[in-house]
Amino acid sequence: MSLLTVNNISKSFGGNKAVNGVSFDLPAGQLLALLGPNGAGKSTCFNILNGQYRPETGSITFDGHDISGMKPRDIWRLGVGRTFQISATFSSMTVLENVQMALLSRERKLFGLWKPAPSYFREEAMDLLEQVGMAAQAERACGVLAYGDVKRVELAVALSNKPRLLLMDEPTAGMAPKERNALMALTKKLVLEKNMSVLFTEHSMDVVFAFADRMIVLARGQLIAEGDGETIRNHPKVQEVYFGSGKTFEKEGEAS
Ligand SMILES: Nc1ncnc2c1ncn2[C@@H]1O[C@H](COP(=O)(O)OP(=O)(O)OP(=O)(O)O)[C@@H](O)[C@H]1O
Repeated sequence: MSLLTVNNISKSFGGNKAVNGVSFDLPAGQLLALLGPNGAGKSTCFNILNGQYRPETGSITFDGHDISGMKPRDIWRLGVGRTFQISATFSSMTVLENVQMALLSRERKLFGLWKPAPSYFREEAMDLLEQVGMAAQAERACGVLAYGDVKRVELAVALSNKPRLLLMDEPTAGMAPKERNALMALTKKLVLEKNMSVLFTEHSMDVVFAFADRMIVLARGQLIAEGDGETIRNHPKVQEVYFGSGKTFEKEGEAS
């Protein structure tokens, strides 16, 4: 059974149909890539899924709950996490404190602490940092970390809410190819270990073809293709949309 079922969702801005009748499923334990050229409707889709926008048509079912039009915080509480393109960590706090803050927020304990914040959820935070390979850097300030390591901390922060579904907005933007692959390999490992699902947008086709189980492609708000790498690569509508955009669907080394 699908963890997420998106059925015919739409959202317009003025007369512009940013998302227009989009439907797809995401089973547990899968990484699904959401692709499409600039302005295709990917961010709008994400913003509908996490409750920032209410869909004008259709419905979204997550883990048996109809979440269409629910508030972002309530959707997050049901187990939909999100990572952002721009770093969402506090740079003056340590790696460990960032994760502890996230755990405190989950438990709604940010106010009225009766003992100093650093003593809360230390073990659980260290466990999360272990899972993302950042335990050794727990006491360093986030502001001094390498970019790829900040992304790992963000992943630990997102995992603190025990998400069943993680929405990742261009997780590897700004990363060198080696760092990208390491982050996505880690994400894939966590998806399998935790039986989570990930929906991610990504501009690097190498990352998509290497790590996504399945892909969906949007163009001008509509879903034009879905399937595995081979299907997407050879899909005439996808080729048409990407033709001349400077982005290609060849495997690395195949581009002429
Ligand atoms: N808040 C907004 N107000 C008005 N128009 C918007 C708004 N957000 C998005 N749009 C429009 O909706 C369409 C889809 O935009 P969206 O940001 O969802 O695309 P995208 O696929 O995420 O693009 P990119 O890859 O460039 O981030 C575009 O035409 C965009 O200009």
